[in-house]
Amino acid sequence: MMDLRRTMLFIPGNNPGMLQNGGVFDADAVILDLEDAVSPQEKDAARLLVAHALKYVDYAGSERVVRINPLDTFGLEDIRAIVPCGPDALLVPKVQCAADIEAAARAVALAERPGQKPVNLIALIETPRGLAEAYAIATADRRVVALALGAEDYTAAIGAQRTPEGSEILTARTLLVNAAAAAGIQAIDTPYTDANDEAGLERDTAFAKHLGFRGKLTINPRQIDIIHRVFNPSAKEIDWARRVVAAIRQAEAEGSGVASLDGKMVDAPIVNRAERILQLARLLGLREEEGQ
Ligand SMILES: CC(C)(COP(=O)(O)OP(=O)(O)OC[C@H]1O[C@@H](n2cnc3c(N)ncnc32)[C@H](O)[C@@H]1OP(=O)(O)O)[C@@H](O)C(=O)NCCC(=O)NCCSC(=O)C[C@@](O)(CC(=O)O)C(=O)O
Ligand SMILES: [Mg+2]
Repeated sequence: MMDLRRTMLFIPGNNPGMLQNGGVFDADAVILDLEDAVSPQEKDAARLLVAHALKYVDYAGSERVVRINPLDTFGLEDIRAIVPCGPDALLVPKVQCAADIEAAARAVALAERPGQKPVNLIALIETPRGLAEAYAIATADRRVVALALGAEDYTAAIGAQRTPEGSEILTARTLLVNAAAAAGIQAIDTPYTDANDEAGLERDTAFAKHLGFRGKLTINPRQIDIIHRVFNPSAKEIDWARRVVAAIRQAEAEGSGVASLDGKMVDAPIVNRAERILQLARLLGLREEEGQ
């Protein structure tokens, strides 16, 4: 079963109003944030608010993720307080190497209550070393279900200028997608930080999908529909996928592993791509005529 993480909405952990309303936006995941959205003097209060939200707020089917602090600051305290409240996953920021994930996984195992659903980990790759070690991080523990890219911290660390078109993060994006794919887990793209630039968000998300990302970190509820629309298979994609599957079935019936569709070769990798599109469409309840 494919896990949907098209949108992962950051909600500042020190904002009771936003925490309370975070379930109404239909994000695939919410990320209750204890790290950069929260100043050091507010960390304790935010931890209590997030623990309370996990217990009492209905996030309406959104995966409930908590971004903890790095393990060398408040991260272990966060794990001890948050894990027993039953989040689905923790987003671990500034992960540098496999040992960081191993330490987080050990602390999570100690904090889980007996019988609790295992808490997954998502590694936020946002340092030069973290990017260099992305595959080792992705395979460090079975709890790791995705790698996410944090391009603001990353570009600051390498001394690059951020641009709307993102040429400065192309290498980081493709390395991260490759590491996640090699480990058989999802790649989630960096947030688009201008909440008012809808055209820019759409362009950036389409490019991320083109590169192989399965979803995007999200900072504002107004970004959700746009990102979903981009990641949802279009009617054209669903139609193409159906025709690919039909063509290969017919070829197989005739004893061949290769088919031709509109003059183009259809073989195993093309069929895999088509099957992924159809699986996603089924998961989203989309029929051909409904894809956008
Ligand atoms: C961006 C903005 C200020 C815009 O404000 P605006 O005022 O224009 O928002 P409006 O659209 O007008 O809000 C309309 C209504 O929606 C409510 N509402 C808004 N946002 C909501 C939300 N997120 N969750 C629930 N509710 C929300 C709002 O309360 C209002 O509700 P109401 O009053 O009832 O009508 C605001 O969205 C916001 O604070 N976002 C979260 C920012 C954040 O968490 N950043 C840290 C995480 S990223 C990060 O860390 C990445 C990285 O790791 C990457 C790297 O490293 O590269 C790093 O380090 O950078
Ligand atoms: Mg960051």
